[in-house]
Amino acid sequence: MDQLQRPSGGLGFIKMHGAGNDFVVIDSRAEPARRMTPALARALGDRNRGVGFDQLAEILPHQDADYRLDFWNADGSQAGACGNASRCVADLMLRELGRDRVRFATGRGMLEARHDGGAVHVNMGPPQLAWDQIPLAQEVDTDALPLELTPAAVGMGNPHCVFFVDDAEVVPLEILGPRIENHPLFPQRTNVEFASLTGPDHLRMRVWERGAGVTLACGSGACAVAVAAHRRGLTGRRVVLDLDGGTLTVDWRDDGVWLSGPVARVFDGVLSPDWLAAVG
Ligand SMILES: N[C@H](CCC[C@H](N)C(=O)O)C(=O)O
Repeated sequence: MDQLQRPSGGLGFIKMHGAGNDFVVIDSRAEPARRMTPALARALGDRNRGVGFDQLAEILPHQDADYRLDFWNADGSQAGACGNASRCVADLMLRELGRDRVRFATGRGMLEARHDGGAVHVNMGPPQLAWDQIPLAQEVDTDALPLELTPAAVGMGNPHCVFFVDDAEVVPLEILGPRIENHPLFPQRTNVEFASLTGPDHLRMRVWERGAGVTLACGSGACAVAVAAHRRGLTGRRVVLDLDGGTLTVDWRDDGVWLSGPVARVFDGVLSPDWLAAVG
């Protein structure tokens, strides 16, 4: 039975999901010197060779916050924000610290998360609505981009391009997603959302994520859709969004855009030393 025991010297991780947006969480607080690399993120993100994820979230120590979070896409690129992974890690940390509020540092600055009942709420900060903050390649009206179907651009610490359509269900995401993601208007590429109004303050949305492709949900994307919908006068400031993997709620308040929804801890695992050595 020896060979079925846990290998020592491996790398522990936690697999989680938030509304179907799936993550590998690695806790590097005790070993900040051993940092994630693009090659390791790509290998881990490969659903055949590694574990598979939409994003990897690495927890690191931080002087002025409870922790710091870095986000990696499955293609090995880094993301400045990830709403659902922020909610998942906040759930772990709120439990570990026995608190009802945590502050954490991300690429876009300091964020805050809270618990209540089953849901985890994260304040994703104020939206970026200026063209050069998102960023776009040229000065244009961010609420009406010069592209077919006149989408809106919203930054949530990462870029989003939001299309409002009659029926998000029938949009060929796999074809349109990569075209928009790599359009020259977005110098850092973009996440792409298609949304339709299904009731008062209720939206259906589907997502193509930069660096990850079609995903079942995207928290920052839900925030971007809610902000764009309110700017267009389609909804109020608090909306419910149905995504492929679950339902998220977004509330655009004075202190920032609050994202709420379910989180799930799926399993804890250990990457074997042999696998780690093989992927370099
Ligand atoms: N799933 C994430 C967003 C990942 C964004 C990433 N694909 C990027 O490159 O910006 C979320 O819940 O906000």
